[in-house]
Amino acid sequence: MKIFLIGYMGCGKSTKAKQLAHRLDCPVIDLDAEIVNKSGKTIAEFFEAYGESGFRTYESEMLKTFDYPSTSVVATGGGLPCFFDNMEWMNLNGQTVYLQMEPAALVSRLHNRQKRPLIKDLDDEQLLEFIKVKLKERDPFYTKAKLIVDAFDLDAEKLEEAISRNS
Ligand SMILES: Nc1ncnc2c1ncn2[C@@H]1O[C@H](COP(=O)(O)OP(=O)(O)O)[C@@H](O)[C@H]1O
Ligand SMILES: O=C(O)C1=C[C@@H](OP(=O)(O)O)[C@@H](O)[C@H](O)C1
Ligand SMILES: [Mg+2]
Repeated sequence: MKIFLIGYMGCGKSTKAKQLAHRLDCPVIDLDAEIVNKSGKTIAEFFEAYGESGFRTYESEMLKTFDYPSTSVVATGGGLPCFFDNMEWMNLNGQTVYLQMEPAALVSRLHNRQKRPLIKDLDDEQLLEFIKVKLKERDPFYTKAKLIVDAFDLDAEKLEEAISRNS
């Protein structure tokens, strides 16, 4: 089974994917890291060179063409479910889990913004407003996930239990 972790920047997809894969003794794939590997550019450099629309095209292709091991945990980028038919594709091809978190909690997680081009120039107050607006747009996509978990204070053991109850 492939487990796709989705949710807003800072909710802990990359961190939790590693911990969950460790618990399940299976490989972890972070699609942002795969984009960096394949393109030879950081996410910030990719946005700079090709813009957000170039990134979204590349990201969707990476999602759909990656040669996933039969059991794996996949960390997606925060925007991935909200473009093309990516959300439907993940629902057809695996278990989707939305790591849900309030905007204020997300701000407190997003200290290092330079790696995240969409928010790199925002201070805390601007970031809170930006996240509130963006989450409204993105929530209709995220909530198509088969499983929604509260990501605040979530440990990998609780996440594993929630997924096994839901599978
Ligand atoms: N359970 C947690 N408690 C506190 N901070 C966390 C937790 N999980 C992740 N973080 C921190 O929050 C930030 C964002 O985590 P990350 O896994 O990169 O999120 P995402 O991939 O969803 O953007 C990182 O600095 C990470 O160290
Ligand atoms: O939310 C987004 O649009 C993005 C989230 C990032 O991934 P994380 O959610 O892992 O930070 C990364 O894919 C890119 O900076 C765009
Ligand atoms: Mg990540």
